[in-house]
Amino acid sequence: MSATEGTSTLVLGGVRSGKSGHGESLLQAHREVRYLATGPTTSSDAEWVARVAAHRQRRDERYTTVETTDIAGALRSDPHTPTLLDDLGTWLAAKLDELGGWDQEPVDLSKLRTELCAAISSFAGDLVIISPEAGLSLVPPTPAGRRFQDELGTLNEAVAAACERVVLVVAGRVVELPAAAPTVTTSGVPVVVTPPVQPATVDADPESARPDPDTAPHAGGPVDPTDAEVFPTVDTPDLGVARAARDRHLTLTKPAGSLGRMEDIGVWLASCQGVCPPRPVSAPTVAVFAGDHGVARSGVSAFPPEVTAQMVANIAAGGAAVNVLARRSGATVHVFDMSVDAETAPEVSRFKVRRSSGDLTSTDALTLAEARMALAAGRAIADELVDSGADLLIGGEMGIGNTTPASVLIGTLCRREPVEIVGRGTGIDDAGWIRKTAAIRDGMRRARPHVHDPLSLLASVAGADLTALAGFLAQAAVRRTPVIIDGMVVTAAAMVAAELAPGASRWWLAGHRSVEPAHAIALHHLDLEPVLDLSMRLGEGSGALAALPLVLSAADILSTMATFDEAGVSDRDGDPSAAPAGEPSPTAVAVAP
Ligand SMILES: Cc1cc2ncn([C@H]3O[C@H](COP(=O)(O)O)[C@@H](O)[C@H]3O)c2cc1C
Ligand SMILES: O=C(O)c1cccnc1
Repeated sequence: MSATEGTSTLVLGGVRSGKSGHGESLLQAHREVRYLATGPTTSSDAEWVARVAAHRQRRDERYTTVETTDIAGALRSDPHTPTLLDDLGTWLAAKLDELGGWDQEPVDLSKLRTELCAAISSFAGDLVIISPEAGLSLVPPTPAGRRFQDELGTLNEAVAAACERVVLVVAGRVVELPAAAPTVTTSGVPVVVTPPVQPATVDADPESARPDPDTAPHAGGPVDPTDAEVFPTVDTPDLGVARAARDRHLTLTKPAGSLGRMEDIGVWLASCQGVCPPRPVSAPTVAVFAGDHGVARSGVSAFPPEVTAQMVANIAAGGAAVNVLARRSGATVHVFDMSVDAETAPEVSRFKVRRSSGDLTSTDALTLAEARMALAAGRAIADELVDSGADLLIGGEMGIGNTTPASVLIGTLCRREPVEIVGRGTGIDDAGWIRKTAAIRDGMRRARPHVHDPLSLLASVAGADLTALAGFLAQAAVRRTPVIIDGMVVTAAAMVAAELAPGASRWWLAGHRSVEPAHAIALHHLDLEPVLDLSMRLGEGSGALAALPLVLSAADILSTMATFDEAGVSDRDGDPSAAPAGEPSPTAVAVAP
């Protein structure tokens, strides 16, 4: 695992699988790429020379070719320039040539492997290593062939352990290979296993109940960070209950559809709970995800980055807008420092991934390992809150500069231009607007290659706070728990959550539409209709909390309002026992009518 901000990827594949093309696509966003050519370029084999020429032709002028078999030395001498190493098979063949390793006497390549893996681990930039997956073919009929296949298998396993990502390319299709659990590989190279997120209490509020970490039940058990991006199938809210709730609305003492969207919200809540009439919401709970962003140092916000830590303390002390609005509806607020660029109180930093995410304009916001940790943390937080009784969740955020990564995510996933999505955030002036638009453009250029890979997308541009939010929102749906979505920052994370866990958006209600232009675009993309439009632009969860009283009321209407029958009120046709005819409101919330 790389200790710095670049990503190391091992791309495995058979002959003509598309592995080199895929490897090149991973480095597409870089202006300059070093190509470590490990195979002979001059040969008496004309077909081989033609192959090498074809590979070179495909690589454009961004590539500088370095021909070497000392790849560990090359990686050490320049550990920053994005590098493509193509491929390990030819390197291994060259080494076996050099050491006489084709002969009967086996040679020990373990030192070479260890040296190579150490160079990979300390490489700071993006690194893509191509290697043949020879183990899927027949056992070769010659001793030399068998030796090569065995050595290559051992080498691939060792290099895979040193890389953050491993993919297998088959027929041009890319399969992400999850990290292995063992601590030592057969090659003797230790695998770094990310420590699992410790189950612990989530509460910033000392008054509320703390679950026992040993006994708290988790659906499917604690989330393993090594495959945090893998979600089980998300169920659909109960459509039978949705139908029953619509029918019940028709029996209540009001003209059909007269409570408008509030009727739909009640239907949605009942279908999420799986019961009609719905239970009153008894423990609405807000989780505010906080983090700093390297890009905030480039003047994209009206406020300085130190405000993030100060506001985290303010939220923990109960003094922010989110706390005031939550108290009005009886909601509990928890704040989590995922990546604040300061030391924060231990009770808020339990899930912290790092101090500040990287500057998305020039580097990955997170390594893939960090992105997995943040996703796992968001999922663990959702699990813990649900297990301790939360029956409605709200995701909020706090982080100076975070409308910039959120805009990058929305622009990339909705394929919009930066000028269409850029907003004023905390209130930047025109010069700030120009800087922010340029930052979004640069971020989108870096994000574009990852548009079909949610985990890489989060790592490249989102940061730990938005990544944890994505995990939280997706896991809430896995846990069949309704969520009110907040403003454009939370909705940006929700878009990625919907990619990770298809169907999750049926468990979400959009609380409001923020004035940020990207928000309407993201809500449209998710097919969510906001409940309120109050020209708000705060974040923290405030827009969702503004809508919460309506959700609580919608549940009460369905559960406590008298029917025509009970109240002895005549229906439209003057019959006190028959339900009035009428169409429910056409503005469905999240459950298909
Ligand atoms: C005092 C204060 C409280 C906030 N609460 C939420 N935000 C909101 O504004 C920030 C995003 O806007 P930008 O990208 O322009 O920095 C985030 O912290 C967001 O939560 C706040 C911002 C400030 C200054
Ligand atoms: O809509 C939002 O989420 C938002 C808008 C401005 C600042 N922070 C958040």
